[in-house]
Amino acid sequence: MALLKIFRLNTQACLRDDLVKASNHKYTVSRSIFCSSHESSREHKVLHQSLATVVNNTRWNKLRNDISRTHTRSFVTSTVLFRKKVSRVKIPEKSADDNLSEDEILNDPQFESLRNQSRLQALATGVGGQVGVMVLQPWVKWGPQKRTDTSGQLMLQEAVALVSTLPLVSVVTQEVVSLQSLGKRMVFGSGTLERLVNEARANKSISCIFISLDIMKRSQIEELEAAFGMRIMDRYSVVLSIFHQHARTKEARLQVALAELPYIKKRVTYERDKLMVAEREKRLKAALTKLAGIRAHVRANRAKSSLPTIAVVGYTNAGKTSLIRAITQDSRAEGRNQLFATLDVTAHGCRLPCGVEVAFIDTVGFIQDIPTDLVASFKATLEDAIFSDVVVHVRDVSHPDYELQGATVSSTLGSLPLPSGTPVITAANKMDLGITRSPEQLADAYVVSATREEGIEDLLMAIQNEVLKVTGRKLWKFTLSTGSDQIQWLRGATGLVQEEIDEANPQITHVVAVLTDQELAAFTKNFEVKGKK
Ligand SMILES: Nc1nc2c(ncn2[C@@H]2O[C@H](COP(=O)(O)OP(=O)(O)OP(=O)(O)O)[C@@H](O)[C@H]2O)c(=O)[nH]1
Ligand SMILES: [Mg+2]
Repeated sequence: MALLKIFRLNTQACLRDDLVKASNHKYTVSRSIFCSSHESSREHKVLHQSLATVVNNTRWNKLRNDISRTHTRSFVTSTVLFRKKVSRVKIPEKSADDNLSEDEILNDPQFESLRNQSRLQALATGVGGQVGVMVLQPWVKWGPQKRTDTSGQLMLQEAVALVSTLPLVSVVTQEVVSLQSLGKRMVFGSGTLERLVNEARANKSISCIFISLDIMKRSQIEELEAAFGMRIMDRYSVVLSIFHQHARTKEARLQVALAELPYIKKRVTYERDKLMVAEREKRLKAALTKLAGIRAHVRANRAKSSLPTIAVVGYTNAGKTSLIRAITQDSRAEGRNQLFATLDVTAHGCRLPCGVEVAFIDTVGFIQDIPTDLVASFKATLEDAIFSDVVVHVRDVSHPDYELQGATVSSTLGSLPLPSGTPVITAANKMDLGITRSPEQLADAYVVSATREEGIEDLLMAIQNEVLKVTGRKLWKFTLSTGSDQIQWLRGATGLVQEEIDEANPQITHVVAVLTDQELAAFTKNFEVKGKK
């Protein structure tokens, strides 16, 4: 006769059912335990059903020790032990909730509790009122892990700017903390940690510690939270909180929801929670694919209407949105002194000096030291944006980290399937704040100020040249009869760059037109006129 131990994870009633089932099958139940109570869901039910199973006696002894501690602990242990025994939990392939709307997926109340456990939302929404933060920038002083491309102070400044972007967050203290190496269990050496803990605890305004490392292990966070007695955040969680705050469109919200999953995944231990995360990932990806389908359609239409597009990319806060505003005068493009102010890809139309209509595409900014998972969730829209005729890379020329920021953007762009041969024009922005680079270093860049609208004309001419080149258009000069059909036709085709009635002979007009080879062929065939390039 097999001995049966039953563990129940949802309700006492279910445990009772298990006992009845076991006795029907003539099992001797040596122990039954009700571990924790949870809302039932489809995944939960499947998992819970599978968890009532047989465990041999040696395991049971070990398990009993663990169970005598806390419920949570016993739950984790039992899940681990059971995993080998339980046949793989299968979630039914199809169910009614596969037809959930995007809003229903986003506002899944069951997932909300997992997010709350990871406490991602709290900083974004300022739950609990004002949050005073101690910002710590770990910095390896020497050895192979020492970074030579930036300085501890600059990294600290960025970390402060990052966390200050969140509403209701104020930076109380900030410090570059020297380390001997990265990868320590508690990040800092014991003496340093003790000093920091004392400082944080002594200051009543501090309620959160932001350690500016890309992503920390769950165990590190737990131990540090225990040491400080306060909440610990890493760069991933801060950036995610900002994303939450700034996501406006459904697509951006879905992407942010996807971006938080790797983070939550690292922080859950229960099998059923992991399943919930996997299920959500599937749903979000499906919803995004559906939207991507719509976007592909829009992109195809854009291509058909032959509206040239210019993607504006760059490090966060470099001035992408401000530059688009300066060029297009579109008041919808409003720069803000916040990191990741723009999360949605938006298009802003304008006419180039030659009269050709184009769309400038604003994009999400890049930043160093965040896990690729975060950027990856935005790849779909970024890919769409950079599938453009020309890319303008906006860089902050007043920033001491000009090189590093540029390299971060280039490497992220490198990981995207930028069609080969797409021209990239560099706009070195914020020149009014002072130029940190030598003229040689800026030889290939157009130095501008978006807010003062300086240098914009030269940049625009460069953009125009590339747009004309890429789209196979050329400027043509014609001398035509004033008010003639030819002029009408040219106006209708792509727009005339210039129309000048001859001063000596008002019967004739000198025009400059932008034409593709096909348009030129059609024009010359219709009207038998010859133009000059
Ligand atoms: N002094 C000065 N400030 C600028 C210039 N261009 C932009 N800024 C400021 O820089 C900040 C960021 O500008 P945005 O245009 O929002 O930058 P962005 O690159 O779109 O930023 P994200 O969307 O957050 O990635 C704003 O406060 C702008 O006013 C400039 O040429 N000179
Ligand atoms: Mg922007």
